[in-house]
Amino acid sequence: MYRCGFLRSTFIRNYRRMPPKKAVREEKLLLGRPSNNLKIGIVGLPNVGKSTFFNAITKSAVAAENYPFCTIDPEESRVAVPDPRFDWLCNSYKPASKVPAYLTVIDIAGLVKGASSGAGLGNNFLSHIRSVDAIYHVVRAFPEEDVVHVEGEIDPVRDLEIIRNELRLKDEEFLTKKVDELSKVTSRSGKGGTAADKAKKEELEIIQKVLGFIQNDDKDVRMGDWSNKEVFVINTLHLLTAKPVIFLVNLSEKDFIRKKNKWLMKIKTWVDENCPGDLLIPMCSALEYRVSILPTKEEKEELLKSLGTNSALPNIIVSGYKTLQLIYFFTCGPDEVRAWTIRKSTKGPQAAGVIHTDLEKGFILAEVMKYEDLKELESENAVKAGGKYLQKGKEYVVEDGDIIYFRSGLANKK
Ligand SMILES: Nc1ncnc2c1ncn2[C@@H]1O[C@H](COP(=O)(O)OP(=O)(O)OP(=O)(O)O)[C@@H](O)[C@H]1O
Ligand SMILES: [Mg+2]
Repeated sequence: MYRCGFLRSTFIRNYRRMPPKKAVREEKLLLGRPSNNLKIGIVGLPNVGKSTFFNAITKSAVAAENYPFCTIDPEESRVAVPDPRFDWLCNSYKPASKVPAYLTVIDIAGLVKGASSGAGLGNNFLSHIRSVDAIYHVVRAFPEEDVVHVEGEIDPVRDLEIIRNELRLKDEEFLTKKVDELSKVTSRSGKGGTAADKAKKEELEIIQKVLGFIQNDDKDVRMGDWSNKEVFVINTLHLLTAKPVIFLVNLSEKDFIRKKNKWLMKIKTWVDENCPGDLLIPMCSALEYRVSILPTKEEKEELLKSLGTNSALPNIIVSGYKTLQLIYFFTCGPDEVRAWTIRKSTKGPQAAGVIHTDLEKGFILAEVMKYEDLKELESENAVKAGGKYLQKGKEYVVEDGDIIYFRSGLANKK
């Protein structure tokens, strides 16, 4: 009895002293392609100002005329992501070369009602959307009568519904086919079966669940709270409604400047009800284009100032970049200040691999400065003296804006 009691109390004492069991926290998998070369596509009905917006944002000159289906083949261009931190670093290091982060934007043909069953440019168009990683959904809320509307009168909420339905119908069609295919395969293997058969059954169950989410819950796939296993399967499907969306409301110049528009509240309500959490940004394609073709920064600023407004583009670009779950770290030196794009949750070695594969293979550690520390202390030496020059190992998850020097057994690059 005594011994038992002793053992029990010793056990309890030791047990209490034992460090708490580490909660095994599974990292949440992100929806979408695990790549740092991601693209955002401009989607909407024909003639709503997509190419005008594309030209303004990327300083391109693709055809943007007043007739539906002016755009047929997708156009791709890159746009620098504005960032005061990058500007400050360039000012501070005065490097020979400056390379900011870039967002890749693709102008896609207009989509009409029935596209999922072949109307307009139909399936061709939808395959262009399938190849992008996020969507700028441009919706027309400018009244100009001489700009043709494919549906007759202006009704942004109806237009939002048309696009959403077409994307959903395409996903439904794709998922239904997948369910049929997998059902045949799994029914052949019967009960039990090999590990591969079990995996197929699990995949089938997940795909059925996703299909039910669209059909029964009436929701886009990106709105779901999916487990890692489910995300893994969803990511193999490239579903249109799984892609993150930013809604861009294309206003008339007058409405954009006075920040008023009779449809804006209704559009916001629709977005909040149907896609809660998705961003909505009012803009004016025509004005942005007018500003973008002015030759100097001063002239652009002058025009915006005279109209009493600001460009919506910086916010649209930064938001587009963020919605792709992209971040960047910097490498800084007298030769080059450069932003390197990585996906959120990337660890040190893989981030080093974006610069050079040797840096990843021979990764020893990452020397990290936080931008705020460098800005406050003004020099690398002061950051080091202040004990804020951090050494991070293989498990370090790189944070947006980190300034990094990678040490590698195979190569060294700043
Ligand atoms: N905010 C705006 N206010 C007034 N007119 C606009 C606005 N935005 C675009 N437009 C005009 O709308 C017309 C169609 O624009 P654009 O070609 O950019 O549309 P689109 O969506 O690319 O069309 P498509 O799908 O046919 O390629 C152009 O004449 C353009 O000048
Ligand atoms: Mg166009």
